Amino acid sequence: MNGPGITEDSALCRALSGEAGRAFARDVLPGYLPAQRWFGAKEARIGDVDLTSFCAMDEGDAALCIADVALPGGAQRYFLPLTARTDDAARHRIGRLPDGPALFDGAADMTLARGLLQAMRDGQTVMGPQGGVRFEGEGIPPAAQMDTPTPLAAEQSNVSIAFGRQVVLKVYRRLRAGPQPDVEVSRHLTRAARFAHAPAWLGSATLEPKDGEATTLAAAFAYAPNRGDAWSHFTSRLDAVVARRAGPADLAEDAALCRLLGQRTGGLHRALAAETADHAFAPVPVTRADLAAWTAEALADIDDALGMIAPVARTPGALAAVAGDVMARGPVLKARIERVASAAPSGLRTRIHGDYHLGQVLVTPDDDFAIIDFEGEPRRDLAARRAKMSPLRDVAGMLRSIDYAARSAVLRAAQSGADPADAAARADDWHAAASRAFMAGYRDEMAGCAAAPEAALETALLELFLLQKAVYEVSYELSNRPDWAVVPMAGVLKLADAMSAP
Ligand SMILES: Nc1ncnc2c1ncn2[C@@H]1O[C@H](COP(=O)(O)OP(=O)(O)O)[C@@H](O)[C@H]1O
Ligand SMILES: O=P(O)(O)O[C@H]1O[C@H](CO)[C@@H](O[C@H]2O[C@H](CO)[C@@H](O)[C@H](O)[C@H]2O)[C@H](O)[C@H]1O
Repeated sequence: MNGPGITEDSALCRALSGEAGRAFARDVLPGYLPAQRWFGAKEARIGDVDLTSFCAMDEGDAALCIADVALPGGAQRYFLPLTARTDDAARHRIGRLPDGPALFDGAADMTLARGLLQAMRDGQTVMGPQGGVRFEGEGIPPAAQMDTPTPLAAEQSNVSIAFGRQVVLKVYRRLRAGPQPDVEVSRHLTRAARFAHAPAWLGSATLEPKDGEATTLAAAFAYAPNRGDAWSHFTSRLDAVVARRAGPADLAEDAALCRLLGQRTGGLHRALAAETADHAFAPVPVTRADLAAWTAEALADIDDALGMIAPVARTPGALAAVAGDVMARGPVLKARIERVASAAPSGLRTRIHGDYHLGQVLVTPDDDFAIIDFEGEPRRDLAARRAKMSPLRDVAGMLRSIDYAARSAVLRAAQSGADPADAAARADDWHAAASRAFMAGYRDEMAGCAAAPEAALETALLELFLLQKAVYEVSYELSNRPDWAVVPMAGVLKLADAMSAP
């Protein structure tokens, strides 16, 4: 049944499905898409763009559309809701439909956001000629009691909109056929595992195309009251630490908070390791074959990253020396992690967070944490993001993030004229205490949990995942933020030093 604002068809949908829509997709979208933060192939040459309209909302003013973009590396699919009017016209104009109205990015349109949430609450299903959109939800307040929607911060991989302190609506951009891990994991954690430190799932809009697998377009989660994310919290504290503005009480407070973060991380992993009849979540024992596969994957990632670092080491510039050091350590690092392949297996493979870092953890007003964004690393394919893994991969992600936070404070201090050696010494002390506290909290919480491997394998796997994440970060930074590449490169060298210590 359709609600007042939703229809299978509208004048806008018909125009989008006809020649005008084809012209818009051909002439306007190839220029528009690469400029968007969420578009995953900015450097690639865009081939044909196909636009399919699935249903109309807002009394016909909006259309839920999918853009299929042909690219040399394979097609990519994006959710592109379009509105013929917008709440914020200037910023979100995409272009004009030939002989029709100007079209705007509907993900930025708060009227459409309200409509999506209401459709979830009402459990509507809309069937059009190309397939349907199924809305479902529970615990979403009625429209009259819903707070005013506001877009949250700058756009990231997706668009997040807060309805006061009630609900966060997340509009996904890049779509992959199959279950969205963000929804799947949140639902499991809050419904089945009753984990209290992640926002509850409240609703979803799922595209069910006539041909092909279902995919999530948008989801609603309970708003987690917060005073910012843990990245902002710890980096602003680190700025004070390196500038000698933080006293022993501040350092003790940071260590206590990192310890609690370790406990919450352990709590998450315990929840994900609980026995369940749901095959997507049932934990499985780590085998020799898993250890061999993880080793092979990490070795390949190291080789890829070394391939990117080699030209940097040969190009005169600030990074050349550190890049050269990383190249020189390559063989030793690889030899060291190869031992994982022949280690005795222990522990469990479970679903994990998959993209775990300080930016994925909100600091609550009572100094606790809410863990968000279970989508996994956006560049990985869906099967990899849904795969059961060693939870130590998340632990390594967070330890790398703590290192990033400390290093970024040193970079900022150096840019503002402070003595880099003094800043580095202070940041190193902070980093050592923070990582120790995080691991102590984690191990306490995981004690006795079947997912935790034996101590020797824990050490070897952590080394492997830390190194794998650090080399991934080197590649990521060289492509996206070259000024930051020194951070993970220094991380690789520190890992190499730790591995060669007696
Ligand atoms: N449930 C929530 N409660 C409060 N704020 C949230 C919630 N979910 C997301 N946010 C805010 O929105 C931002 C982006 O969310 P995130 O899920 O990380 O999106 P993306 O996938 O685009 O990175 C977060 O950093 C946080 O500030
Ligand atoms: O947020 P994304 O899923 O797009 O992740 C990518 O960008 C991240 C940076 O925004 C990058 O994270 C790295 O930098 C963070 C600080 O900015 C730090 O907290 C992380 O530990 C570090 O990995 C991430 O690697 C990349 O995939």
